Amino acid sequence: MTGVQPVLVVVGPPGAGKTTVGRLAAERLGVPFRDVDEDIVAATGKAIGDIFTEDGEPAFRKLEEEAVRRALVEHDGVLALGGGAVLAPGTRALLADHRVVFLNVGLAEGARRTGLSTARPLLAGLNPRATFRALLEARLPLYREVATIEISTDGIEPTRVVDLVVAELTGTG
Ligand SMILES: Nc1ncnc2c1ncn2[C@@H]1O[C@H](COP(=O)(O)OP(=O)(O)OP(=O)(O)O)[C@@H](O)[C@H]1O
Ligand SMILES: O=C(O)C1=C[C@@H](O)[C@@H](O)[C@H](O)C1
Ligand SMILES: [Mg+2]
Repeated sequence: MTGVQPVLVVVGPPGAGKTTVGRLAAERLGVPFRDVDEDIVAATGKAIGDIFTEDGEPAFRKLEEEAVRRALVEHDGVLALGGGAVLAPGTRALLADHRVVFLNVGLAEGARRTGLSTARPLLAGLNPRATFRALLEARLPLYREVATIEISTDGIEPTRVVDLVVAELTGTG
């Protein structure tokens, strides 16, 4: 592989805390933070919800795979992926040989954390809780397939989740 490598890649469902915990972990480790969702918005000039409605989810997943490919060779800090990035087999393959933390969250707390936000197109339907349940069930094996570390975040404050991440990284966990 050419280029640099992220110290850590963060995956997990919406509301798991990839952005919040990822940013804090980067600060703690003294490395930069990058979020692939933000890369996609910057590269396309479009909001993620608009890409879903105007171009469809398959087009978004292709853009996402390319954005992950690029970030993995450009970024040497903490890299947060989008919640559904693991759905694409190509994206999962890109994660082999990287240190990947899966931030897990259960249905009740995940639904509470994602709330009524309209920023998440896949949870914007009539029954976001049922959608969230189906999403967790379908994706759990995929997060586990790519992860080298799994941390359950239910009832754990973001700074404490960072403690657990750092302990795993430094082998003191
Ligand atoms: N461990 C935690 N405990 C309590 N609240 C949390 C925790 N982690 C994140 N949150 C809160 O949950 C919300 C979602 O967090 P965040 O945006 O970091 O999730 P995400 O995994 O990046 O989601 P997305 O896939 O939509 O980008 C935020 O309001 C954040 O403050
Ligand atoms: O869970 C998902 O499929 C998504 C999560 C977000 O991070 C964004 O990547 C987008 O809203 C899709
Ligand atoms: Mg996020």
